[in-house]
Amino acid sequence: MKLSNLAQKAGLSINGDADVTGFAIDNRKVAPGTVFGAFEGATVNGEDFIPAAVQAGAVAVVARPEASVEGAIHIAEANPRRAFARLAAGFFKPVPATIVAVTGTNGKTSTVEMTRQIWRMCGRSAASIGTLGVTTPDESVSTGLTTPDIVTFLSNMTGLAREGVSHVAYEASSHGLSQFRNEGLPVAAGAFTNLSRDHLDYHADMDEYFAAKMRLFDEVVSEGGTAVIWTDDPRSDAVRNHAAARGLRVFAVGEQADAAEAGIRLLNRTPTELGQDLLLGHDGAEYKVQLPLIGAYQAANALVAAGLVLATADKDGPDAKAVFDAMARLQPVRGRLERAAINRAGAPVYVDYAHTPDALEAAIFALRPHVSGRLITVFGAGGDRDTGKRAPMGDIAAAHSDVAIVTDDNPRGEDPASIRAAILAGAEGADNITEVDGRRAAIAAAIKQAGKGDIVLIAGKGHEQGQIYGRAEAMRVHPFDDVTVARECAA
Ligand SMILES: CC(=O)N[C@H]1[C@@H](OP(=O)(O)OP(=O)(O)OC[C@H]2O[C@@H](n3ccc(=O)[nH]c3=O)[C@H](O)[C@@H]2O)O[C@H](CO)[C@@H](O)[C@@H]1O[C@H](C)C(=O)N[C@@H](C)C(=O)N[C@H](CCC(=O)O)C(=O)O
Ligand SMILES: Nc1ncnc2c1ncn2[C@@H]1O[C@H](COP(=O)(O)OP(=O)(O)OP(=O)(O)O)[C@@H](O)[C@H]1O
Ligand SMILES: N[C@H](CCC[C@H](N)C(=O)O)C(=O)O
Ligand SMILES: [Mg+2]
Repeated sequence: MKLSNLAQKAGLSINGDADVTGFAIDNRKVAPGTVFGAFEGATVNGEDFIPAAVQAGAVAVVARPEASVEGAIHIAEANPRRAFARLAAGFFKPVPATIVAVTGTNGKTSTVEMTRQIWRMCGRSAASIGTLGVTTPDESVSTGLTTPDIVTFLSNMTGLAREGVSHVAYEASSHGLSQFRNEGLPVAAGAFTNLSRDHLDYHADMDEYFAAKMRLFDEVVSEGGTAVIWTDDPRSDAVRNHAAARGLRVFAVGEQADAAEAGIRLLNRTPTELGQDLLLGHDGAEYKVQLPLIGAYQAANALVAAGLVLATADKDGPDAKAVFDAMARLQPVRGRLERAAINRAGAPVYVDYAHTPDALEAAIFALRPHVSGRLITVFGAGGDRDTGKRAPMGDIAAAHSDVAIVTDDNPRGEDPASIRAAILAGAEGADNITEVDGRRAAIAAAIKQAGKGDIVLIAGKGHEQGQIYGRAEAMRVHPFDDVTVARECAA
């Protein structure tokens, strides 16, 4: 493919031309004919690798104007990540016909997975991309990050299209959005789930974090696309403003969805033993859905997923009835309120991925209606991540559980004992919170003390398969799966 054609499609001006064979953001992946993206990173400056990339055969380098490029075409852009994404998007073709993206602090993975399931049940060939990896009709492949780098992202999309996948829902994390890791594609709809504290090690404050997420509506969703907005969050109105400024159609979902506008209104929600009964209003009609999943948060995610499917439906459907029927057949999402075991006393043990204060509260509240005895919560907080969320997590766990056990969750480069201490500091004065060194010991202690009517919640790691210790070269991943450990301890 000619570089000049790609540049023209991306609205970039270049001097000279070349045949392009691929794209890379890591010089070690450059082959002859590659366009190299040289970005200033959090740990190193990609511009330092430009000579090595040219040596390896890069024909062009997208980099800031002040970077020095010799022996290849310099595509000089003040925001090289954005320019690189646009250029690369012209190269990776075809892409699936219907692409939607989900952002928000919590619920992205669940929502993209439920969107995929609903599409599939409605007869579409669908895939999802996010924290659980790439999930297609046939398999699930882990990518390591929620939003892979832009080259992996675009080539995954092309790979999916070639396999015949027509519908893709992907997770747009704030890191991914701020680093332009998932763009350049026609995105028919974007969804917002909620905003609460997380990642303030990376974003300066909540407003900057929110602004990073809003780029989804400001720039990534295609012109004329739809914003599917969960209405029951304090930031929902601000999201509407972003959508309105872009002229996007709004599809509102939630208790506060306005019956007069497009959307799904949650009229009533009643927890049942194994799920919840939902009464929904949509397009002048009412629908009853028996959702086979527990917890207000899972209802919210399922509704946003249904919203994405309805908002992108065409003349061939799927129609509302098909979508709501599919909701009633949703399968649980791996590691999200997953019932892992039942101990000898008959107490169920749930594994959940809550790793923010808001998520922990949502997981606890989801289980509360099902507890007749005590709710025993085991949790921790990740090392080398936002430290400010630790104390609020301790506070919430102690305030809303009967017994809270603080333990370890990916200590990474930090001392596990000091992470636990920071969590405990948030629950000062509470006498129902203790710490247990080592996650297996903590899970064992919780399961051992659970009696009939009690429920154990193991929060923070969900689907994760390892416990991470150390950072950089010293990083080690010890195999660890909450579900397996829970089963072993319950046996
Ligand atoms: C803070 C952060 O998000 N970092 C990500 C980011 O790194 P960076 O751009 O800062 O890269 P860097 O390591 O400083 O290197 C700068 C540039 O030099 C290049 N390089 C580097 C070394 C070399 O030898 N040659 C070379 O060319 C790199 O490819 C890069 O382009 O881009 C890299 C490539 O895409 C990511 O691997 C890396 O994720 C790190 C490992 C990470 O842990 N990220 C987490 C925090 C993250 O992004 N998580 C979110 C999930 C959040 C959520 O769901 O709540 C996610 O979306 O996955
Ligand atoms: N709509 C929601 N409201 C509040 N909490 C939620 C919601 N959805 C999920 N959660 C909580 O967040 C946890 C993670 O959910 P999920 O993996 O779907 O979110 P995510 O946004 O993809 O997270 P990550 O940022 O790690 O990628 C769940 O296990 C649950 O505890
Ligand atoms: N996407 C999140 C996952 C956190 C999961 C939790 N187990 C932890 O390690 O903190 C992050 O990278 O911050
Ligand atoms: Mg996720």
